[in-house]
Amino acid sequence: MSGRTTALTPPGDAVPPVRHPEAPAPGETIGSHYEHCFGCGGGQPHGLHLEARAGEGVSVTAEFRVREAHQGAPGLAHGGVLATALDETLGSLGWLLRVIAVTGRLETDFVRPVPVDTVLHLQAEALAVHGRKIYCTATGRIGGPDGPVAVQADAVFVEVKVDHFIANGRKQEIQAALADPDQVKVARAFEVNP
Ligand SMILES: CCCCCCCCCCCCCCCC(=O)SCCNC(=O)CCNC(=O)[C@H](O)C(C)(C)COP(=O)(O)OP(=O)(O)OC[C@H]1O[C@@H](n2cnc3c(N)ncnc32)[C@H](O)[C@@H]1OP(=O)(O)O
Repeated sequence: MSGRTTALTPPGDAVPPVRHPEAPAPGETIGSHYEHCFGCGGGQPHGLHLEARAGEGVSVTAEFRVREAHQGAPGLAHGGVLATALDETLGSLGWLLRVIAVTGRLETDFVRPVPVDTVLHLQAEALAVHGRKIYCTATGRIGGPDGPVAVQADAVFVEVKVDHFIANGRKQEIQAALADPDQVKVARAFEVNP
């Protein structure tokens, strides 16, 4: 046993999340963090191509249309793909907090099946921060932004520095990312702008 706490409930001394003063304004689109990201990158033909928008406070919204390439059972979205959509939407919250954070724990409830061609209306919100941990929650609704919940997730994201990716990513992609001034500028700005 490591002694590490992986509970999804924030500890008593957690603090409310604070929207960064330079966060995108409510309604503004949050760009992709990486061209080849399966969740948000434009360079992945079968990716989800999520385009998140900043909401009020520390929240985001996004839409995802389920494609044939996303099936698990005939005509239905694969659960892992739906979890990815929630994960990606939750990951966008880092842009409002202006931190780079990765998923530590993601607990997903699959409430309703989601047919191919359905638009999943996603909403994510940061609830609390404790040290490097960000406690957050997300829903995916069908039939409209106020429609019934089809999937729901609670998560803990953990703040990391750019070095997390440099130390762990495959060399060829890291080198390409480091050679892209826009990619480096965005990532480093998050580090020096607490
Ligand atoms: C050049 C490149 C440019 C890059 C440009 C930027 C790219 C911007 C990318 C954004 C991407 C988003 C995309 C979507 C979201 C993903 O899909 S992210 C990918 C999936 N996630 C991962 O790969 C994470 C893998 N896990 C890890 O690397 C490590 O376990 C972690 C999560 C970083 C934690 O390790 P660590 O840094 O050693 O932290 P550690 O000291 O163990 O724990 C710190 C705290 O977090 C808590 N914690 C740790 N793990 C967990 C857990 N699983 N559950 C709950 N709490 C936990 C600990 O209990 C501890 O709490 P306290 O003791 O402080 O109270």
